[in-house]
Amino acid sequence: MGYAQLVIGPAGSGKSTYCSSLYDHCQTVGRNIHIVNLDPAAEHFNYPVDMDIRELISLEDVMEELGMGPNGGLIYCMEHLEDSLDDWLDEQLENYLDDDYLVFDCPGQIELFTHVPVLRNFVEHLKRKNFNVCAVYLLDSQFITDVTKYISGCMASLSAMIQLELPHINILSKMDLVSNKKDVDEYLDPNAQSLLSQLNRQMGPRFGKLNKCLAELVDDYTAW
Ligand SMILES: Nc1nc2c(ncn2[C@@H]2O[C@H](COP(=O)(O)OP(=O)(O)OP(=O)(O)O)[C@@H](O)[C@H]2O)c(=O)[nH]1
Repeated sequence: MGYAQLVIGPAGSGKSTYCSSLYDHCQTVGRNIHIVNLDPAAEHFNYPVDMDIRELISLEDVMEELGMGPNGGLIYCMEHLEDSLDDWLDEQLENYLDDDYLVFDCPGQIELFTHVPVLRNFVEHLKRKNFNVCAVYLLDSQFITDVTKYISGCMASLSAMIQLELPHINILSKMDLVSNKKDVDEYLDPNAQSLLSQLNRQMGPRFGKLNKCLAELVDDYTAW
């Protein structure tokens, strides 16, 4: 059996930095991992790239040849990857041994892991190839010092978890930039009542019922 992490999260949340730090850490402790670039628009890497979607298709070529914009072009590239699972991906996977560990650095377009089925089908394919896959979801800690951003971050992460149906871990990135760690503390293990009163302070009374449902959902979900 092979092992894989799918590193996902919003644009700029720190996915590539996480992959690079994980690679350095594994080098230090003498473990071998292989990092795969799944972002057809990526340009620079701080880690050695073992497998690269840009060998299959690049966003630049799609935009130039098909006249597409960056977002439509990215979806096109990912759908092309989906169509190439049985040939391109399988060919690439043949280079790896049974107990190899692959880390997939994914693009940051949120729709890829919330409602477009591409990554889900990608994961299903890996599973059929006998890979044990988990999802690592990065969220910029700078965005959770406010209750509404926190709820929105949790909802996006929850949506990815439901879409991918994988063992799922949430990681708060860029903690070094949070000057007052206490601002984040209360969100690490929040309770519904406290979230609800913060939400109600910021929003009009007509959102009361919705706020209650969201606060209870996030209380149930949180595993930061
Ligand atoms: N201070 C600090 N900066 C970080 C950290 N992680 C990432 N960054 C910075 O945040 C920016 C975005 O990081 P990336 O790792 O490229 O984020 P990404 O999620 O891969 O970005 P996309 O692939 O464009 O979605 C870069 O300028 C990083 O140097 C962190 O832990 N601390």
